Amino acid sequence: MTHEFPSRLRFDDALAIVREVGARHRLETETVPLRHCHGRALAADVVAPIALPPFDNSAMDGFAVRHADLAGEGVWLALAGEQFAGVATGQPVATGQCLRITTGAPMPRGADTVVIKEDAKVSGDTVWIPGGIARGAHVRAAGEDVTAGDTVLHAGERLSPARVSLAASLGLPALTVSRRPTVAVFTSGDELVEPGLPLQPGQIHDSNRELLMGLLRAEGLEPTAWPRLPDEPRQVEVALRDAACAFDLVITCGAVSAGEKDHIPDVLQRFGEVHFWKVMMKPGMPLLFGSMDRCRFLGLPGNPVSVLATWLALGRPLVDAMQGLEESRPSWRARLAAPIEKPHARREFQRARLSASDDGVLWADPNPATGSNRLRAVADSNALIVVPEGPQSLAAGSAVEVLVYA
Ligand SMILES: Nc1nc2c(c(=O)[nH]1)N[C@H]1C(S)=C(S)[C@@H](COP(=O)(O)OP(=O)(O)OC[C@H]3O[C@@H](n4cnc5c(N)ncnc54)[C@H](O)[C@@H]3O)O[C@H]1N2
Ligand code: MOO
Repeated sequence: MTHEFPSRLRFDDALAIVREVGARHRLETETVPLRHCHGRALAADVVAPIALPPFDNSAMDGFAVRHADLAGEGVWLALAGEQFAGVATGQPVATGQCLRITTGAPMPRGADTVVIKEDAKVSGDTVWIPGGIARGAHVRAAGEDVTAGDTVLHAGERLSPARVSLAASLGLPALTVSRRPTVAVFTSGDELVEPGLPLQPGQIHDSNRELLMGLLRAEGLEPTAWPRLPDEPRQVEVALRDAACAFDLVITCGAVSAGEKDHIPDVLQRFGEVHFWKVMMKPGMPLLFGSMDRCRFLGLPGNPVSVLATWLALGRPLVDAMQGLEESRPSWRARLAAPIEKPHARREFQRARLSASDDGVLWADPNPATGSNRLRAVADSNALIVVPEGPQSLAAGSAVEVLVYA
């Protein structure tokens, strides 16, 4: 194979290419009802059409009073009626009066303070209000949270439940978001057998499919698993070309390294375009990235830990860029619970268990398993420690970047 694409590139260079290609293939936007917005990329700023709260209202159940009526020791006020949440009656509070009020009810004209029920004493048509009540107590002011005209959400942000709920409170029934990428998932290899079927000598169960499907679903995507690819070049070619004209993203795992049966880079080069092949990372070195027909193409290495590391470190930035997500994901740093020695030049991703100590320090305890086939160590861990390029000798207690995955 001729190599007119970058190979063995630095991780940061690979990340830059992934982001650039993803952004160049931004998915179109659509305006969809709120319930379909969760987890998606907002594509247009949201300007508040109304204030929040929309009107002054009571924060507690009790009595709406005029603060000027209150006296040092306490005072009896005439109970003139009630203002419950839901309908503004328009009944004002005149001097010497109070109104019964509930949480969320509009403040009656004339009243500026709410006295909670537990502090007051009702006797017939009068209410005893103790002294020492602050002016404005338990009143939620119109616009204290949001002023009409505020830009409350920004294009490029991820729509968390709280953000969708904020849009709902502003009365917006729908938001403009990026379409989510459609994803086809392939596993490949003659040695792979469906879980549930017995293993013949030389076979293993396909575990990457579940790993990938779960990782993709955790991003809110709805991947489609295709039948497993055999190590047969014609069948690989037909299946990948079929998927490439129907999906936004095709993800394969396995068959991207140097073996005689590693056909995928060849198919991508013949029928598409390779953006890069092989990244200076461990695990995940043979990672292949390209475009074919209408899809972006990620060829993940077959080892399960390589699948995890390449997806977290480069796959997620790709789907973020395709959706125009500009808000960076939360980044975490932790202290090493044990030293790490790394002699090689590649950026390394090491499995670790994160836990917070009582004094508020986040610790990353590296798992001693190193083989990129060792899935149990992935299941026992919840994060990948990012060990920077070049030989590293990191003492226990050193601060490191971690990618949290569980
Ligand atoms: N001579 C070289 N050999 C290898 C190199 C290299 O550069 N030169 N790279 C090594 C590295 S690093 C990795 S990672 C693997 C990646 O190889 P492939 O992506 O081509 O993957 P396969 O050979 O198909 O599989 C690797 C490994 O993973 C197992 N596998 C594959 N798919 C699944 C699945 N769906 N579920 C569970 N396990 C799976 C497969 O049986 C192999 O054991 O290559 C090294 N070799
Ligand atoms: O890079 Mo391979 O992915 O080390 O296992």
